[in-house]
Amino acid sequence: MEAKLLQSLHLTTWTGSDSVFPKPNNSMGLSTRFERKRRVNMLKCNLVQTVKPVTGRRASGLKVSCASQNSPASVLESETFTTEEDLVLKKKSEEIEPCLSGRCIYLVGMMGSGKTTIGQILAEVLGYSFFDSDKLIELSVGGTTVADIFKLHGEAFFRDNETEVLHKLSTMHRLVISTGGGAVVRPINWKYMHKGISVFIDVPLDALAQRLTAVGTASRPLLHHESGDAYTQTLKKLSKLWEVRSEAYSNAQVRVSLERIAAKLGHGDVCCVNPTQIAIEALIQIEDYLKK
Ligand SMILES: Nc1ncnc2c1ncn2[C@@H]1O[C@H](COP(=O)(O)OP(=O)(O)O)[C@@H](O)[C@H]1O
Ligand SMILES: O=C(O)C1=C[C@@H](OP(=O)(O)O)[C@@H](O)[C@H](O)C1
Repeated sequence: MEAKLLQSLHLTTWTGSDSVFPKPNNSMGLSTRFERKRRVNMLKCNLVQTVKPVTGRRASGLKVSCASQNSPASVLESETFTTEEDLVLKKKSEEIEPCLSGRCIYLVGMMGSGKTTIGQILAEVLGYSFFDSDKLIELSVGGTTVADIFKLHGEAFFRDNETEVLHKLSTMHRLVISTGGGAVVRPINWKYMHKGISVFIDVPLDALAQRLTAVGTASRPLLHHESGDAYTQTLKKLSKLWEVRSEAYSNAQVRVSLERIAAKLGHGDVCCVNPTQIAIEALIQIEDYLKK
């Protein structure tokens, strides 16, 4: 399926996701399943010409500790994981997967909201393939980075390619797609995304600014700033984008609010909510939507 998509995008590069799901050391069932999927991905990988992975994301455990405002987003690189949460996630995904009938899941949300991080986890547990639309755009423009596409060709050119990628993806099944933060602004993109289930990851702007300041904004041209305090500048730019886009995000069929998850879990701060917890909430909300 991936090969077909890449061919249709005139790409020969494998872009399947690296596994990011924690490997529980006390659960043979999970390890076996993920190991099998990893092997299948490697097999597929041999069917197309491998150039590079879609992201540099690691394959081992994900856990966010209750980080202070200034902790870098790299706290995600911790080796620990919560087996109980992994099992809840697995159970939920097994319940929901048949109800999806192969429909794709489109993750939408502001830059840094965790679409890629959560998307990889959801793809892994659902047995779906993961695609990052930005990576597909980069590949379709000969491997040029998003930042360079903006610089060399301008935003309109990037958006045209984004629409084309979403169009192609809309003909596929069993994919989790991390869309770019601005994909929601073009109504035509919704026509494509509504072929599947769209999920808005709603993260407060100050938490986003915190994360994006920690990882740097070089790869996100719309957040580029020459001078001033990085956090303040990033928050300012995010706020401007939010003013224009907030309404468009509400087109998503499902909303996953980090504030709501934090409240449910009794955390005072959304920074305490880890990607597994967000993935579980996404599945719960998708289930509710499917019941309607
Ligand atoms: N729940 C979370 N808590 C803290 N940091 C996170 C969380 N989810 C993602 N991140 C971090 O935020 C940054 C942006 O995440 P990413 O998944 O790339 O977002 P997007 O794809 O929406 O732009 C990354 O550095 C990632 O590690
Ligand atoms: O919000 C936006 O307009 C953009 C978000 C980026 O994707 P992420 O949301 O994955 O950072 C990328 O598509 C591009 O830099 C533009």
